[in-house]
Amino acid sequence: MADVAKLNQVTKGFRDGEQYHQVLQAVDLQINRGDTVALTGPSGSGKSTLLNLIAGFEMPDSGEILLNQASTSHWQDKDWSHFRRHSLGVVFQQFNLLTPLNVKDNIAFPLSLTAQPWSAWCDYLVEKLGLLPLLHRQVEALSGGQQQRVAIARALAHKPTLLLADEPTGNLDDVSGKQVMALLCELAQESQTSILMVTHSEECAAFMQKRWHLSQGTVAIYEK
Ligand SMILES: Nc1ncnc2c1ncn2[C@@H]1O[C@H](COP(=O)(O)OP(=O)(O)OP(=O)(O)O)[C@@H](O)[C@H]1O
Repeated sequence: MADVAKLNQVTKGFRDGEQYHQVLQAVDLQINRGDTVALTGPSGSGKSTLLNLIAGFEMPDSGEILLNQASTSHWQDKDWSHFRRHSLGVVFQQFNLLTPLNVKDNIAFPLSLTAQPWSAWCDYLVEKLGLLPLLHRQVEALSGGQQQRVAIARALAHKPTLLLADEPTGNLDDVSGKQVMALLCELAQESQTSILMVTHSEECAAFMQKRWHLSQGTVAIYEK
C-alpha cells in the first residue's frame, strides 16, 4: 500500500532561552493510504509538533519527511501550498475559521483555492455534520461545537488524501462526538483518506485502526 506520509529519523527540538528542549528524537513513521491512526501521549510530549511537521508549519531539525512519496527536504512555500490545497485537510485546536464569512463560504474556501465547485460531497458533509440549518450564519456567532463541525467540513470538502486532526471532537458532546468519529471512519473507508488524529479520549482512539503513543521523544506503535 502506498505511503502518504513517511518520517525518516526526524528530530525536532525548541530553544527556550539558554536551554534546548528535545521533543522528537529520530522518529521513523509511515502512514499508508487509508490508514487511520490515533496519536496519544502525555501533555507536552510533542503530538501537535508532529502534526505541524507533517503539515509543513514547522521544519525538522534533521531527518526527512516524505509526502505522497516525495521528499519535502527542498520544498519551497509553493510546494507546501500545493500539497495542502490538493492533499491535506487539517482540524487543529484553533479552528482558524474565516470570521467575515458565513458557514458555507468557510467550507467552500479550500475548494475556491483550486477552482473547484461546491459538490454533492459538500452537501453530504453538511448534512452529516448537522450544518444545514447553520449554512448562512456568520461563523463568529456559532458555539465552539458548531465551529468545530464547520472546521471538520472545511477540512474534508476537497477530499484530502491525508487528514490531520488535533482533538477534533474536543468541543462536542458525546453523541455528536461519536457521530463525527463514525463519519471520519466512513470517509477513510470510502475515499481512502488517511487520518492521523491526536486524542486524549480512549473512546475516540478506539475508532482508529492503529495507535501511536508518543513519549519522551519516541513513538511506540500498536497495531490492533
Ligand atoms: N514553537 C515553539 N517554541 C518553543 N517550544 C515549543 C514550540 N512548540 C512546541 N514547543 C514545546 O514542545 C513541547 C511539545 O509541545 P506540543 O504542543 O507538541 O505537545 P502536545 O503533546 O501536543 O501537548 P498537549 O497534549 O498539551 O497539546 C512542549 O514542551 C512545548 O512547550
